[in-house]
Amino acid sequence: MQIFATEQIRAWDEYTIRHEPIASVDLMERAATACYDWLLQNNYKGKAFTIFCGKGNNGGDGLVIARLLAQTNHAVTVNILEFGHKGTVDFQINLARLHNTTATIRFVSSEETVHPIPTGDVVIDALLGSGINRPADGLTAHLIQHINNSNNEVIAIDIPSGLFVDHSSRGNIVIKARYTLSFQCFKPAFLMPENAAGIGDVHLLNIGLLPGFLAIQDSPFQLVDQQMAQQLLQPRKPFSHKGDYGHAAIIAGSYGMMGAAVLCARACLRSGVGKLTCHVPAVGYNIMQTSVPEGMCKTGSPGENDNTGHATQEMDKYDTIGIGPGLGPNPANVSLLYSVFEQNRRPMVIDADGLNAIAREKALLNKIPLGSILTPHPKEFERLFGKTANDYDRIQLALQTATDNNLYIVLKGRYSFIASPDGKGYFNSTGNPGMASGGTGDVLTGMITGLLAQQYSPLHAAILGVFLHGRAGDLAAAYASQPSLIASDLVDFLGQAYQSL
Ligand SMILES: NC(=O)C1=CN([C@@H]2O[C@H](COP(=O)(O)OP(=O)(O)OC[C@H]3O[C@@H](n4cnc5c(N)ncnc54)[C@H](O)[C@@H]3O)[C@@H](O)[C@H]2O)[C@H](O)CC1
Ligand SMILES: [K+]
Repeated sequence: MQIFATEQIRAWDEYTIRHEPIASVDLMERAATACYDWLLQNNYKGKAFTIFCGKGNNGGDGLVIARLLAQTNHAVTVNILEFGHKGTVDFQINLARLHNTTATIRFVSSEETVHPIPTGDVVIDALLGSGINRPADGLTAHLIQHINNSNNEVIAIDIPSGLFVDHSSRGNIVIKARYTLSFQCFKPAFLMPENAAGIGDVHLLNIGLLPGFLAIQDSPFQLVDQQMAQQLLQPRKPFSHKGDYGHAAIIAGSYGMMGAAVLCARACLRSGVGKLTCHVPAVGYNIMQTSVPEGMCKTGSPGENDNTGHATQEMDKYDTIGIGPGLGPNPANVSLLYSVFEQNRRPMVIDADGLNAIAREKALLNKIPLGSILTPHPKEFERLFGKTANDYDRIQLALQTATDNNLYIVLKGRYSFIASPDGKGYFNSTGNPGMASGGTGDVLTGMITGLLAQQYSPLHAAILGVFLHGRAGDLAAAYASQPSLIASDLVDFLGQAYQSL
């Protein structure tokens, strides 16, 4: 599913108005009715509402919602932010219609005319939507502050007022919504952690924008959804054998962090790889052979760095390598990476302390095999590529870095972001906060390594890997709750995640 910027959404509106065809005021009616229906379906029937409207079409949505609520015997008070102009045509049409209902209508033209919000009223925020063209200030900012300071529950229409869709709103005053009811598709703003307090839980409402538009409008950002993941999944051939599914290696583990290697190895096997060899330090040999009997095991020669070394002979025989989980801050990791990069030029997966070694020895960056997949969390990303002022800039930096170095960057988070060297970006749609638990990153590294070894392209391995990883997390959370979710659950539910495709 495409993720559109404001102008593209506006173009989608226009396309629908022209080709359905439908009058813009009727499209507004359809959008606002979808919001009204959501309210009734989510236990807001019978509540009292205080609705704040600007004079653009976001405000128009608010007026339609007010009318539909008033016509079904709800107590409704509408506060219209008065700027002296009449407002958009569709706003005016709906203001006239609202006058024929029981709704109380007030115009707010100064801070003195702002009324307290009755306790228990549900607040509908329809002040500003996607048409915002400057940070909220003056009376608009005062009203937003007034709403945020109340203890009332706030439901934002389309976009929390004051929030920009396509770039950072850091430092601006923004509505803090419990729910955001938005139309048709995700907006970039909904995928940025910095906006979490403003957007609350986002519910996308289908308002019947014509799908034909999708065929003519490209977007730099896509949402990784069920449909995309299903299309990528390669079915297994009946007469196949383990050789058909690749031979992966993982280079992982250190004293006290062998669990990361075990999780990575189990996830790699569960992802469907044909064969796996685990390169671990001698201190972890028994642990690996006991915990992961399906994996072969190689250790560094005894005595080498006190048994903490990893074997690095014959690295070129593997279809792909995943390196990093549990390596620890060992200075020997730098020479380990140089050795591996020299021997195997196929795309590989680099995570955790593998990334931290590159952050320490930047010369390694241009030794990485082209097409490799880096899987940093935000802190690791910052160590590697520097601080950014906000989430939007971090996304752009990831895209630029991916392009400059011909790498794939999986920026892990609530909506993990995949930056591709061709400049396109993919936000994952699966997963939940229960996955914020030690070891889940090691599992992801194993999964992507396993998919890469099965000849998925680096992009498809990254996309399918993050989707299945999050899907396994959602299945695990449904079974054992988010707080109790642990990394091993992701491995255990990976099979069901595959079955869900
Ligand atoms: N397909 C859809 O998503 C549909 C969305 N709808 C709604 O339409 C709005 C967008 O309406 P628009 O008139 O373009 O702009 P807004 O109502 O968001 O903006 C109001 C108006 O306010 C002025 N303005 C901009 N920034 C500020 C500011 N910081 N302070 C004060 N005033 C400001 C500017 O002049 C704007 O024109 C969308 O969000 C949906 O709610 C349609 O209803 C149906 C289809
Ligand atoms: K709004």
